[in-house]
Amino acid sequence: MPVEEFVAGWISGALGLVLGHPFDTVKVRLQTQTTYRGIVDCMVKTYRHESLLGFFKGMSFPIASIAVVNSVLFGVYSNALLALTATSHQERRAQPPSYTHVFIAGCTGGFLQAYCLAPFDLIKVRLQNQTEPRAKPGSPPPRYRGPVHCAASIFQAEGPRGLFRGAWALTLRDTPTLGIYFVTYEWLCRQFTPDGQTPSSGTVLVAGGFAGITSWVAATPLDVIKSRMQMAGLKQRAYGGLLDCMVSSARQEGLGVFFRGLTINSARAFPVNAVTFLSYEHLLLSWG
Ligand SMILES: C[N+](C)(C)CCCC[C@H](N)C(=O)O
Repeated sequence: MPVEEFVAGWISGALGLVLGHPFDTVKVRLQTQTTYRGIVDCMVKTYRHESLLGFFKGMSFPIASIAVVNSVLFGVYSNALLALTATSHQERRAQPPSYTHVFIAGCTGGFLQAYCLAPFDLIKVRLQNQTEPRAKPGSPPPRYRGPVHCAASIFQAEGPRGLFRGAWALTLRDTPTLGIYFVTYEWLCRQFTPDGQTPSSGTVLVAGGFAGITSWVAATPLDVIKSRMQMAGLKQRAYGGLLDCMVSSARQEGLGVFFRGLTINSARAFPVNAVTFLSYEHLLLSWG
C-alpha cells in the first residue's frame, strides 16, 4: 500500500488548517451562539474581548489530529482508487479514473476520516465556544483549561461515548460531501489541462479552492446540526437525536438556520483547500 499519499495528506492538511482556523472559529461561534449580529460583529467582539489569540482557540488539537485525519482521507482515497482502477497516483494522469470511481473513493475516504475526526472535532468546537478572555484576573476560569482537560472532563462526565457526540451527524456530513469534493477537483483539473498532462499549479489552486467551496456548500446544513449536537451535552436542552435537532432548530429559527456559517465557510474553504491540494500534488510529484 503506497504510504506517500498518507504523509502528503498530513502535511498539506496542516498547512491549510492554520490558514483557515480564524475563519473556523468565527463560523463555530455564529452557528452555536446567538449574541452576534453577523461575521463582522463576531470578529470585532472576539478581537476586543479576547485579542487575536481568540481566533486561534482550539487550534493545537486539530493540528495534532490533522496528521491522522487528512492522511486517512487522502491515503484512503488514493488507495481506494488504486483498488478500483488498478492505477497509482502517477499513472492516473495518463489513465484518468471515471467520476463514479472518484466519487466512491472520496466517499470511502470521507466515511473513514469522519470517525477519526469526531472526538477531535468535538473538543475543538467546545474550546472555540469558550468566549472568556484568557487568564484575566478576577474573571471566572473557563470550563475547560485546554484540549487534554476538555477530553478528560468529557470522558469523566459522559464516558467514552461522550467523546463521539455528534459523530453520526459528522459522518453523514462528510461521506457524500467528500465524494463531491474529489469529483469537483478532478473535473476542474481536467477542464483546464490538456489530456494526459499534469495540471499547472494555478489550475490545482483554483480546482482545490472550488472543490472546497462546493463540498462545504453541500455540507453546511449538516454542519450546523453537527455543531449543535456537539454542544448539546453542555446545556440542559439536549436534543433527542439528529432529527430532533433538525426539527427543533428549524422550528425555532426558521429554515435559514441550515445556512448559518455558509459565507464564512466558503471564504475559509477556498484558501484552505487550494493550499491543501497544491501541497499534496507537489509533495507527491517531488517524491516521484
Ligand atoms: C466535507 N467537508 C465539506 C466537511 C470538508 C471538506 C474539506 C476538508 C478540508 N480539510 C477543510 O477543512 O476545508
